[in-house]
Order: sequence, then structure tokens, then C-alpha cells
Amino acid sequence: MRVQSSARASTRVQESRSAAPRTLAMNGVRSQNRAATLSSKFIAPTSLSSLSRPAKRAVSRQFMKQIVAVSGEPMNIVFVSAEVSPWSKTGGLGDVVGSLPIELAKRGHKVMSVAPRYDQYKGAWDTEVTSTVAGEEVRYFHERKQGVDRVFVDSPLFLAKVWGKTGSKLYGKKSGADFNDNQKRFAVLAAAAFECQKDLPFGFGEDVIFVANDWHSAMVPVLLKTKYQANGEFMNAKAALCVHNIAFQGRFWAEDGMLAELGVPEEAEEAFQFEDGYPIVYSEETPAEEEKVEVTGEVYSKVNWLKAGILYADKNITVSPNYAEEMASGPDKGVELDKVINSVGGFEGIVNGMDPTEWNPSKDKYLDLPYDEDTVIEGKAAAKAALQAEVGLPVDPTAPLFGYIGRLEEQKGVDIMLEAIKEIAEDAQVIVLGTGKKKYETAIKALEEVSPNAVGVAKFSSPLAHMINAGADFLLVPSRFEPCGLIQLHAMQYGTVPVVASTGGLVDTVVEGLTGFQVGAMDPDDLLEEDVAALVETCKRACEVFSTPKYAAMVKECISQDLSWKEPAKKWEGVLETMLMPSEESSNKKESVATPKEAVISKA
Ligand SMILES: Nc1ncnc2c1ncn2[C@@H]1O[C@H](COP(=O)(O)OP(=O)(O)O[C@H]2O[C@H](CO)[C@@H](O)[C@H](O)[C@H]2O)[C@@H](O)[C@H]1O
Repeated sequence: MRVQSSARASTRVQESRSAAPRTLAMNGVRSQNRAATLSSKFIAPTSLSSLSRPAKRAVSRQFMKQIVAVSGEPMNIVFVSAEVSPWSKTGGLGDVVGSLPIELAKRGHKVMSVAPRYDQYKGAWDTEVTSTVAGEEVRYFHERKQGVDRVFVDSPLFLAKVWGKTGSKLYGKKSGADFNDNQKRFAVLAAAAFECQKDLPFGFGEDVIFVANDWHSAMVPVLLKTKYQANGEFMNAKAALCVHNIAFQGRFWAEDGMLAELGVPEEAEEAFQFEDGYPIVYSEETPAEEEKVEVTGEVYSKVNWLKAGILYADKNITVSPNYAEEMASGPDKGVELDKVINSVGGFEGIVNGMDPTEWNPSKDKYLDLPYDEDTVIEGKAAAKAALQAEVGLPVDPTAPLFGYIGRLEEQKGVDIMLEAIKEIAEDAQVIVLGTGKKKYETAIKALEEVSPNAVGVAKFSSPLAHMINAGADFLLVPSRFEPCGLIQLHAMQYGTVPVVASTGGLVDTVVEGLTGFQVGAMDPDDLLEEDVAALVETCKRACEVFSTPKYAAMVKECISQDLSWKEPAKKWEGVLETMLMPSEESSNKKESVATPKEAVISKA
């Protein structure tokens, strides 16, 4: 039986992840000069007032594009994130914050990431600089790598809890359950991102663009507008918020005085308020293994970090254009933030790139026979034999081999896949690699009982992920929703053909019959027989193609694409540059920032 959308959506949200010399003065001057220089280079359309509103927007956008195309001035960009690969990673968020900054640095920008220090990272030196934020003293560690300043915020809030970089444990001891002090932990991270710009000798000063990522750093735009700028600091700074997954919103019980304790000014509190139909917050006491709570239609007062971040951000970005549209389409796909999203004019969607230094079959340290576009057929054959031997499947080049890599959660369609495997494994081999909900970990470990052609590995293993991307013939991505998805990009880079659900970024990145197979959209909530059948049918279609020349053509098509950050980083650069420009849209935005709540009410 279906439950009301508000409650339905919130079951998904509660799953963790859940939840020296400074250049300050110079930077301030530079920002003003920059605007002056740019406006003198171009003559803005003078007859804007006579145009209709959409036409005005189009002209204004065109004008912005021209400016960006020739401006080329370096920006100071600070990514703030709960994870940053390779130092910390539970999934795609870590990958993006690990690799996008490198590409932006290559394009001439000063780029920094600020993330927690969960472990004693070998290459990161102790700056011995400290700041006091949200009542906690933090200390900064630093490593400069591939042109990016990596700052790690050291505090017992992070280090004492996690001890290890791989972690499904960055957000809580169990998958889907937050540490009780996660609000404190991430309030500290956000405030440290500001203070380190001032306190570190190599800090970027106040003239920066912050890029906050997901709910964990959604406090950054809030603090910028209501704390720092209200005090006359960071006056030229801007804050973008990038949402990698709208299902993780940081919903917590509303407690008297809690936000104030975290350093949130009173005027911002309203933006956090959220009425939730779901009567639970998953925590250390109530881990989210099963949906064990009945929904009655009653609503509960909570705070919602992501909502506040969206309302205060100068620009909201997500990781594919299709997902940007989906999020705004209704409460189901917007996970009840659709009205908020529409109230700020929607999100900009930029498809993710992938890191070619980590995902490159010609330099992959986990492959005995590295390969490239010209040697992909031989290379994949060798990788397939190695993978089959590694996981104990029959070494058979003629058996189509399907792989899966990812979190074991409903988002990823794991329940649909587990049902489908019963039939897929009649004619093909399947290997599933993942961690997540215990019931799914147990199920994948028992796959060998389902069929001798299927095997599941319930751990987080980079070597095996590389071997699957290279050795599988097809990669399964049956997600119910997928903001962008990196695994299909990795797979294609290795000449592995993805079989994907038609949702989010999977629609933007996989072309039916050319670079992959589209299954159609899965039901967002329930496990439906027709979805299982659609997945089985598409895999059968893929198996039929496997023994034909078309498969080799698809492999070549996949591997020959440039899936790196090169193009997406240019788009990011363009979007960030427009944030620095005075524009009609940004002045509208300021009004909504001043009164976030009204913006939602009036436009929703
Ligand atoms: N058991 C395991 N062992 C080894 N490696 C494993 C693993 N489980 C997962 N991984 C790795 O984690 C990453 C997963 O990235 P995805 O983008 O596919 O999904 P995720 O949902 O985490 O990211 C969210 O953020 C990203 C980034 O924006 C969006 O692309 C995506 O749609 C959104 O859901 C891949 O690098 C994958 O190889």
C-alpha cells in the first residue's frame, strides 16, 4: 500500500549521509575592478525595458555568456564538503569534490576544499593554526595536491569518531543513522570554512566563492548572509549550493535553542523550519534499518538544513539538467522541497565529469593488461577472465557478465535488481559489489544460493570496483532516482556498456542503442513486478546484442567519449562567474534571500 507522498519522501530523506600575508584588501578591490573592467568591455543592451520578461532574461543570459567567454579572470573558489576523495569517500560526493576542484585549478583558478579530518592523513601537515567555531576549537591541516589546497578541519568531533577514510561511518555508526551530534559536527565544518580563510596564512581572504555540497555544508550560505555579511565581513563573497542528492536533507527534531547554540543567527531560524510527515529522526538510538514507523498524516516540527541552504544560496546547482527538472516537478522527486526549489527559480544542472587519473583503463594499477580505445576488446577479455576468477564465477568468455557497484539502498533499485537477478542469472553472470542496508548486504551475500552464476560482495573495495568496471560486459544501474551517477561514466570509460533506469542524469549521459540500454523509469517507492520485468527484458536485449558486432561498436562508442571534467568544469566556471556579476536575476535573488520564508510562501 502506498503512503502519502510527504511521508513516503521522508523515509528516503532520513537515511544518513543523512541526513601571513593576507590578500583581503586586494581581493576586495579586485572584485570591484573586475566588475568595472567587464562592464567597460561590453555594451549592455540598452532597450531592455521595452522587452518582455522572458526576452529580457534571454538577452541578459546572452550578455552574461559573452562576459564569461572573455573575462578569464581567476576566481577564489572554496569547496566545502563532508567528504573529499581520496581522503574520505562514501560515494559520488567524495569523487566530485576530489576531482572537480583539480580541473578548475587547471583552468587557472585558486581552488581550495575544506573537509573534516577523519583520519591522520599522511600528506597533510599540521598548520598549528586554530580557530574557535560554534564553541569548539578546531585546528587546520593542509595538503596541496594537483594545484588544489586541501584543508582538513581537525576536531575530536571528526577524528575521534571515524578513524579511517573508507567509511560508511562518516555520518553514523550504521548505514542510514546519524551520529547524535551531526548538526554540531557540520555547523563546525561550515564556520571553519570561513574562519580558515582569515586565519590561515594561505587562506583566500574574504573575496571568495563558496561551493557548499549537500546538507552537511548547507549552513555555509546561511552563515554568509546572516552572520558574516550582516557583520560587514565577506561582503564580496558568494555562496553556491550544489545538491548531489535531494533525498539527504539533514532533517532533525526542532529543539529550542539548538540552532542558536550552533551559531545560527535568529533571523535565519525560520528558513530551517520544516513540517515533516514522518515521525522519526534516525539516530544512534534509532538506526534506519527498516521503515518501522507508521505514518498517520500528522506533521512534526523539524529543522531542515538543506531547505535553509537553498533559500540563502546565491546559486543552486545540481549534477544534471534532467535531475534539475525532476527535482522541481513535484514532492515525489523533489522530496518535498519542490516548492522551495521553485521559489528560488530552480536549479542549474551540470552533468558531472569523472576523474580520469583514477578511472583510466590504460593506467589502471588493478589491471594486469591495461588497455585503451584501440585495444579495448582484448583488454576487456583479459579483465573479464581475471574478474571471474577473482570472485569465483566460471571463467567463460561467452557468458555475458553484468556488474553492479554502489550503495545498497532503495534509491539504487537494489530490491528490483535482486528480484531480476533470479532470471538474469539463468543466461548470464552477475556480480554485485556494495555496502548499505543490512538486509541487502545479507541478500547479496546469499546470491550464490540463488544461482551459481551470481555472486555478491558486501564490502567497500576500490580494487574490485576497478576490476568490475573493466571486466564486466554490462553495468547495471537500475536506480529509482539518480541525480547524475558516476558509475555509468566510469563503466563507459572502460568500454563497459551500462544498462540504466531512465531517470535523472542517466538520461543525460546514456544514449539508448549507442552507449547503453535504457530500462524505463522505476516506480519511486514500491517494488513492482513490471519494473522487475522491464529490467529482465532489457538485460535479455543486451545479451542478444552481446554476441553481435553491434556490441563491439557500442563498446568503442563508450570508451571513445571524453567523460572527464574538462567540459563540465567550463560550465561550472561559467556559472560561478555569473554569480560575481551584477544582474537582474541576482538582484531578484537578493530580495528572496532577505526574506526566505516569504519567498517560499508567495511563489510556492
Ligand atoms: N562498495 C563499493 N566499493 C567501491 N566503490 C564503491 C562502492 N560503492 C560505491 N562505490 C563508489 O562510489 C561512487 C558512487 O558514485 P555515484 O555517483 O554513482 O553514486 P552516489 O549515490 O554515491 O552519489 C551521489 O552524488 C553523485 C555525485 O554528484 C551523483 O553522481 C549521484 O547521482 C548521487 O546519488 C563510485 O565512485 C563508486 O565506484
